[in-house]
Amino acid sequence: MRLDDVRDDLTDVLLTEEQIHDKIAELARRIEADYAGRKPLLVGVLKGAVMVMADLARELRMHIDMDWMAVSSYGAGTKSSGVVRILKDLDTDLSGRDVLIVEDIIDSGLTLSWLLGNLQSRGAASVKICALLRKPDAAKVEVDVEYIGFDIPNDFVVGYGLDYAESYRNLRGVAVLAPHVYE
Ligand SMILES: O=P(O)(O)OC[C@H]1O[C@H](OP(=O)(O)OP(=O)(O)O)[C@H](O)[C@@H]1O
Ligand code: HPA
Ligand SMILES: [Mg+2]
Repeated sequence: MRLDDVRDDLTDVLLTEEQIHDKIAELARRIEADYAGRKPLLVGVLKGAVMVMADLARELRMHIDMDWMAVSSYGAGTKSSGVVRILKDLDTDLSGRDVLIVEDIIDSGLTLSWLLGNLQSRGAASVKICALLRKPDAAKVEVDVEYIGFDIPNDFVVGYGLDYAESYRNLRGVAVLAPHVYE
């Protein structure tokens, strides 16, 4: 779906498809250099991270493994409940692995700070984070992120994996959702 297809539901367009593509290529070059000679395990956080994972994984010119976790703290609303639930766990044993968590967004930081602790406790050699978006003004906990795409304002955004009540994930860009949609 294109931004124009749902233009009335959106206020500001924050990122176009091209801007996202260029940033993912930039992050991929850094990841290739940093993990040279190793085979990192990319852990995608369902469902929001599917688009970032799909594009980043294909952009990387190196061998990787991929696995998925599903955690949820937002449900159908626009605010984090702060309670993180594992809906689907990894299939992979993390002992000795270099783990790179792939996320769409760091909002309050609650999901990732919890996930980082959870994965670190499983014996990985390293656990780092790659997130496309971050809202610095929404942080409730600070999370140490190695690879970040864009800092964005503290508004509820949709697109490129990010949903409102499960819609808009298939939007190619990222935009602020108009309040009339959820108020
Ligand atoms: O920094 P936080 O405030 O914790 O928010 C970020 C998390 O919230 C969203 O996931 P959500 O729980 O909505 O599940 P989803 O990926 O299936 O949409 C998003 O994909 C991140 O995982
Ligand atoms: O701004 C957001 N939009 C959609 N999902 C989210 N999950 C955390 N923050 C957001
Ligand atoms: Mg998510």
